[in-house]
Amino acid sequence: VKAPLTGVLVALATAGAVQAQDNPYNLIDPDTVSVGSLGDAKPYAFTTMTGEFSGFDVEFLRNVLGRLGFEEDQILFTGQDFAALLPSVSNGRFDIAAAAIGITEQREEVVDFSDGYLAGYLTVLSGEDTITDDPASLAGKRLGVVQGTLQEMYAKKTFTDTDIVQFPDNNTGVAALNNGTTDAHFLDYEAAKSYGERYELELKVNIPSFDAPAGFAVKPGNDALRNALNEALRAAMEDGTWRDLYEKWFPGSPMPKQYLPNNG
Ligand SMILES: NC(=O)CC[C@H](NC[C@@]1(O)OC[C@@H](O)[C@@H](O)[C@@H]1O)C(=O)O
Repeated sequence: VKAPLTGVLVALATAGAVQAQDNPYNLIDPDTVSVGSLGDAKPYAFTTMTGEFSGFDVEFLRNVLGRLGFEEDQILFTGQDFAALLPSVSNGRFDIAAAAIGITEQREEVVDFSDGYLAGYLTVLSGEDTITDDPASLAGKRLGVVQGTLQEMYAKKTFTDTDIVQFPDNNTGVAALNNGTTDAHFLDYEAAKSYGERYELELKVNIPSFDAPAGFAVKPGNDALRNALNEALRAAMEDGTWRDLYEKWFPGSPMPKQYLPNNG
């Protein structure tokens, strides 16, 4: 009687171990990494003419996940409005969210974050000469922000004499800027540069956001994935991959030292 029972127990235990082996990062689907991102935040995260996701954050995450053994065709990117990204990770719609998402204590109540991998500026973009590099020139103006972003929080706290207009994404915000519905749009520096070149708009005010570097968002408590991402992103910084991707996607921009080999 004893032998068969033991045999069954051993089989179950082994099966259990194999199961854990199959999905060491607690992914929704063991063979796929499901990533929430943005389609309109070029050059951080955007979709190309052929619908491919690309950009610094996208390629950096692909490199990091490659170091964990995932092939590119195992990584599935889906675009969502920025405000939906963290709730979607928290409720198990995505394994990861990656889109220049600044790490803040408030957001860490909803998701866990990897270590930071990008620190830069929040930028006011406008085509109006009455808006200058002095934030006071925004008084009485209509300033567009994307819902849920640090720009929204900063503007509401700081630009108190300004009409803050909320948009679901940058595309609708910049369209409103171009059709005169707003006077300026508040977004990330590199995206402002990209939209600025495309629509002849100027970067008026650059506000450092180094206290909220971008991180990869994962489901609260998924330490196996978070720790693996941290180890791999540190390796990508140490071997110069981060630096090469930064130079590819942000040519000419000042480079934060903390992400370079031997910290710069
Ligand atoms: N993709 C978006 O629209 C994100 C907007 C905004 N990004 C801020 C930020 O993470 O952008 C990348 C770096 O410049 C960070 O320092 C910065 O906090 C946010 O996290 O709210």
